[in-house]
Amino acid sequence: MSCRSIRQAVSFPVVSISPSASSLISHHLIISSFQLFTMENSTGYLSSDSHHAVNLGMDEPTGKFGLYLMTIGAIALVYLVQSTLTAPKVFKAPFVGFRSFWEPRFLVGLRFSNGALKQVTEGYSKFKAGVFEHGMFKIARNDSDILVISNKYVPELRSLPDEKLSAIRGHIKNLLGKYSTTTILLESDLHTRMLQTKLTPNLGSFVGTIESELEYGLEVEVPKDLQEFKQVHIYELLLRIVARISARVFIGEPHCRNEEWLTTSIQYTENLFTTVMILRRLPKWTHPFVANCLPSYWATHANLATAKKIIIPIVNDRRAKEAENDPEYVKPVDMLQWMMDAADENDGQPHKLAHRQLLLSLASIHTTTMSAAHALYDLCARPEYFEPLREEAKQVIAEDGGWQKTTLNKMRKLDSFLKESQRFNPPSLLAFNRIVMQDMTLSDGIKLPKGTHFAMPAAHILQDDDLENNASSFDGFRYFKKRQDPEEANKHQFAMTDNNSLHFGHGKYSCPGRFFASNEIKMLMAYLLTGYDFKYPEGKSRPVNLTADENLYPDPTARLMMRAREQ
Ligand code: HEM
Repeated sequence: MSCRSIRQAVSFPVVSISPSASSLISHHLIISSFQLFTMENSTGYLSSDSHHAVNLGMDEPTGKFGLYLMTIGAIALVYLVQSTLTAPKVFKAPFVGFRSFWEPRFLVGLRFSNGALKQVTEGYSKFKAGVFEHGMFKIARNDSDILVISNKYVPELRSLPDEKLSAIRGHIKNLLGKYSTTTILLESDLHTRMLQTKLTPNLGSFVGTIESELEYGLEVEVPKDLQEFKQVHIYELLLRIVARISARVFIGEPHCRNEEWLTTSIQYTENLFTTVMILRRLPKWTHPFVANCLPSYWATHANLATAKKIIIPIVNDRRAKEAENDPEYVKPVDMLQWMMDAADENDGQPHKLAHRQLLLSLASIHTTTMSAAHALYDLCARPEYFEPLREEAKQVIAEDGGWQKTTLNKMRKLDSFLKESQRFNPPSLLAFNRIVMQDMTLSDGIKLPKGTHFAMPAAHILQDDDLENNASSFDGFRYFKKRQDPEEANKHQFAMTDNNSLHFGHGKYSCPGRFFASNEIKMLMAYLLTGYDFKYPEGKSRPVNLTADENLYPDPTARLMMRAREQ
C-alpha cells in the first residue's frame, strides 16, 4: 500500500447518519458528561472534603484522579463520536503531489497553485499506467480536495439535472462564492437560459451587430500610425475590443460605448480572480479575515456598485418607456431586454439584473480574449498559417458579398486553427467541474458520496496520443482535414463539445455562450488577419503560458509587432 493510500485509509469515516441526528446524539453525550461532573461535584464526590468521598476501592487522591480521568475520557469520547458521525463521507482515492507521507497537505496545495500541470500530469500518467485503483486521483487544492475522474463517465453524467449533479455549485465553489459575489447564481439560471434560447438561436442576425461594433472598436483601439511595424500591447487591445462587442450584445447602444461600463466589466473579472487566487492558497478558516484585507475584494464590490449605478437607470428607463405604450417605442434587442422580459419578480429587480450583467461579463470577456490571444501567439509562432487563413477569409467574404449568416460557417480552416490552438492552450487543465448533490453510484458500481467535487483532466485527454493522432504536434488544420470526410463534415468544430473535447464542458451544462464566442473570435481574427501583419519583436518568441491553480493564461504583458496591410 502506498503512503498516499495509507493517508487515505486512515481518514474515511463512512457511517451514514444525518448531521442533525448525530449532533443531537453528541449533544446528549456532552450534556451527560457535564452532568456527571457537576452532579458529582455537588454531592461532594470531587470535593476536597475527604469525608464525603465515596470509597471506590482506592485511596482518596487516587479516586479524585480517576474521576478526572473518566471525565476527560468521556469528553474525548464524545468528540471522537461526534467527529466520526458528522464528518462528511469522503470518496477514497490517492492524492498526487505529495513528496513524502509526512509532508503537510498545505504545502502540496501551495505547490498546486504554481505547478498544477505537474500534479495533474502525475495523476494522469499513473491513472493510465493502471497504478490507481478506479483510475481516479485527488488534487489537494488548498481550499478543497478535487477528485479527478475519467471522461469515460461523461455519457452517464452529462444530462443529470442540477439537483443530482451541480455544475453551478462547481463554479461557485471554484470562485469561492461569497468572496466573489457569485452566489446570486444560485437564485436562478436566467442569463444562461437567455443565452441558450435567445442569443444562440439568433446569432445569425447578430453578425451585422458584431461587425459594426468590431469596426468601431478597431477604429478606436488600434494605434493610427501603423504604416510601419509598431509594438502593440496585443492582449489589452483584444480585451478592449471584445469588451466592446460583448457590451453591444449585452446592453445595446448607446450604453455599450460608456467608458465606465467598459472598464467596470473588464476590471470586475480581474479583481474577482485576484481575490479568489489569493484566498485559494490559504486555509479556509483564514478567508473571512484575509478577504477583508484585500484591496481586490473591495474593488470587486466597488465594481458591483458601479454596475448597479449604470444599469439600474437603463432598466428603469426601458420599463418607463414600455409603460407609456408609445407605438413608436421599439424594444431593444439585447441580453438585458431578454432578461428583463423573462425574469420573475426576484430576478427582475434592477439591481439583480445589473449584477447578472457583470456575471455575463465575467463568463465572456476574458475567456474570449484569451482564446483570441492564444491564437495570435500561435500564428506568430507558425507564420506559415497566415496566408491560407487570410485567403480563406477573403474568399468566403467575397463569395457571400460581405458578412452573412453563413460566412462564419464557411471559415473551416480558421475554425480548425482556433480549436487546435485551444487544444494546446486550454483555459483550464480540469473541466466538467461538478458537485455531487446526492450520493450516487456510477455505472461500474463506484459510489460517489454527496458533496464530492470532481473534475476531468480535459487538457491531458486532448493531448493524449492514444486518443488523437500525433497529439503532441501542433497541426492547425487537424480538424479541417477531418471535416474533409463528408461524414465528418459537420463535426470537430471549435464550439462543439464531445466526450473528449471538454474545454467548453459538455452536455446539459456546457458553456451556453460558446457559439457566440466562436463567432466573435472568428470575426475578430478575420478582420485582424486581412487588415494587419503580425510578428514577434526581434529576438522574441511565443510567450510561455501562465498558470494559477488549474487555470492557464496567455501572458497578458506580451507585445507583438503590428502593421496595417495595404488593402
Ligand atoms: C472561448 C471562450 C469561452 C470559454 C473557453 C468558455 C468556457 C466555459 C466553460 C468551461 C464553462 C463551464 C461548463 C461546464 O460546467 O461544463 C462555461 C460556462 C459558462 N459560460 Fe462560457 N466560455 C467561453 C465564452 C463564453 C461567453 C462568450 C459567454 C457569454 C456570452 C459564456 C457564458 C457562460 C455561462 C453563462 C456559463 C455558465 C456558468 C455561469 O452561469 O456563469 N461563456 N464556459
